[in-house]
Amino acid sequence: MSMLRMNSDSTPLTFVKGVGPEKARVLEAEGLGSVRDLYEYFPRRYLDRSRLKSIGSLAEGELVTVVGTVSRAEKERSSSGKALFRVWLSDGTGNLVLTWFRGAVYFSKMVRPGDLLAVHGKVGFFCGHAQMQHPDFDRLQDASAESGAKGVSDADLFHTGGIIPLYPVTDAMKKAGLDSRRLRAIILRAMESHPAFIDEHLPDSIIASHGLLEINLAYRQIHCPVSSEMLERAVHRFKWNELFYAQLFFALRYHAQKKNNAAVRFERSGDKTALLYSLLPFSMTDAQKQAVREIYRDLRSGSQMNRLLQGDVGSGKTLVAMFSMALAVDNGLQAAIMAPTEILAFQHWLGIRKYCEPLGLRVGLLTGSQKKKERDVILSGLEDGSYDLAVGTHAMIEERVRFKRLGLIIIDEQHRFGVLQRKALQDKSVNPHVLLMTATPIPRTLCMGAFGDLDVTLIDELPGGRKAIVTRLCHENSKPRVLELIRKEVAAGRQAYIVYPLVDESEKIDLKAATDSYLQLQKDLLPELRIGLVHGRMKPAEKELIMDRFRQGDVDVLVGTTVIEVGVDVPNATVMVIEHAERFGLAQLHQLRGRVGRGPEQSYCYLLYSRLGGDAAERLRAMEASTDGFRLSEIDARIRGTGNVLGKEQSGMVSGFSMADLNRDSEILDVARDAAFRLVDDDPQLRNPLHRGIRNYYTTHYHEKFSLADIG
Ligand SMILES: Nc1ncnc2c1ncn2[C@@H]1O[C@H](COP(=O)(O)OP(=O)(O)OP(=O)(O)O)[C@@H](O)[C@H]1O
Repeated sequence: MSMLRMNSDSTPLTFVKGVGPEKARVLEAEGLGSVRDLYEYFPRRYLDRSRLKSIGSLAEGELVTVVGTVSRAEKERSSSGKALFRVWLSDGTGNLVLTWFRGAVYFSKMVRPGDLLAVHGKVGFFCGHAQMQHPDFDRLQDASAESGAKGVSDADLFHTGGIIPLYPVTDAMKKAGLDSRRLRAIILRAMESHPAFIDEHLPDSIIASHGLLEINLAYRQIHCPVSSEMLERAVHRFKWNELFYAQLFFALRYHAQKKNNAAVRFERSGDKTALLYSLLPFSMTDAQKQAVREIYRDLRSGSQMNRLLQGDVGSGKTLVAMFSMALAVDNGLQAAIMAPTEILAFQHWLGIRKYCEPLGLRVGLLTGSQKKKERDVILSGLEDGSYDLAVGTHAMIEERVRFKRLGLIIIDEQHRFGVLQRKALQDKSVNPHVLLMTATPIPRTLCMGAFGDLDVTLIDELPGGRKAIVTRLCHENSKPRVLELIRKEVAAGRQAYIVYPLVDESEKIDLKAATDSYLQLQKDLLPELRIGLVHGRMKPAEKELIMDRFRQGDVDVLVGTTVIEVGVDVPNATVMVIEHAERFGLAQLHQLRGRVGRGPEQSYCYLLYSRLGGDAAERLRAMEASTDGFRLSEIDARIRGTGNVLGKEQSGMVSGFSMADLNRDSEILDVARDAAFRLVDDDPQLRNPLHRGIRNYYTTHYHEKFSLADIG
């Protein structure tokens, strides 16, 4: 839990009254070797005794804390024969019955008659008796303890009222008699003997304008809150700290990037962009136009673009990417777009060729599986400049791929590439402009937390004329009805996908499920339809062939694994059936569903499940209730945690927080980000003496990630 590592000297624990050498040794072994460590050992939670009630005064439905002694504790059996554990708690004003239906055996070992418990929960009444089920509880005094805990008086425990911190206690601490109460006493003494111990690092101006608690007061209120309001302010101060410094890191990087990375100005808007615009068979959405405007502004600015283009599935990001590439060519430069899979790269290549070849542009495809001869032609074309655009997979970052004058790189599904892969592509030229694209919407706060140094463009509008996809959750027994709908849609000239989960392409059992289903559909279930199968273990050429047949309309139903998840764009497909939908993550489900609803026809998504429980039910219901990718990714972040939603590599900054939570603290994030960027606008190298505290703090904590020297 230790959160803020301070850089001044540490005072050993033996300077704290009540900590002898033995306890000091145990604490040190647990990472609490100094007074500073104690300051930073934050409570796990709090017991709000300011709302403490006596048992005699309890009312139905209220959420309260009650302190009492265990008079009876018994394991019983319910009428259905299940073990349950019942405890009678008395405080002189009445009895409260506590019941545990789950974990009866575990709890029966923890609670004994004579224990003094503080319990927190919702009050119910049964046959006139006050009850609580599965209460939170803390043992304030153990029945087996010798007469009270040494060094802490009862007065300290029960009569002060207020909010009581509960500290995390390890087994070793417990063995040495260092329970939560004891720690509390030690920490309080440490704070009393070493007040104003931590140097305030934020200037008065920030403290005052943001109404923050001074740092020592914040520590004091975290450990010994005088009221819930003060505790809230202390928590707010520490959240503010975390978010402010993380955003300061981004602000410094952002400024350094703008200052140091001069890039070619794309000054000319020439024929290619104009022609592309005139060739479009539809009109662009306002959001697409705005995105193109923002990107063009960067490309003309003279400093390197570093922009993240976010949009929901099917929002038309590729078109925006194409306009960026056309501007590069108008300015005599080449552009490259890298995608994570061959299917996606191939599809981009088809799409980009469709619009860009009529403009006279030559578009080369580079993938790992292509034939050497074909590849050599493209390699030399990119090197001598006869090819204008390159589309490919990570095969594009290989050493022998060279460009004559690469001015813009676009990375699709950027989170599927590592930092080094992105950099390798970037290194093929001097400061090329960079456009990152993501098809999985990232909630706003998470985006700021993880990509705070990027400019972000949002396409928050789908092309007009699209109907909302009808999503239904069905038990797998209803599959015949779903197949009937597929029949009807195919009869009307449309196509369908049936997707099987495949977490890992090497899982043969899953693969078998997809293959078996394909055979069964072909032979028995939909014998009159043309069924295709695609999965990750096929050779790229085989995959391409079948995808191509589906695209051409020569296959009615494509059975596949998640290789069709991202980017596949066949607007004529109107049915997506996801088998074992409970096994997919929310982002993946949304991506899969996004393969339909891409044309003007009504589309359907059927989520088939075999068993629904826990998070899976929540995920699938969320899918049924919403088609908004941003909303779904917020729900996903809440269910799985922000780090999981961003992926390992991108969650570095976000996972460092111990107090702030990007799902909940968006207001603080906005304000702290604004303060950090304003500070760096005024004082880009933090040289103002008033910012010395911030500079020191930053250097101690963030130096390794981005040194102030890099700002130069
Ligand atoms: N303004 C528009 N009006 C109508 N159709 C459009 C428009 N913009 C793009 N499209 C079409 O919408 C489909 C989706 O576009 P695109 O593939 O660029 O989406 P995307 O944002 O990359 O989606 P995904 O992330 O799901 O692959 C394509 O068939 C494209 O031709």
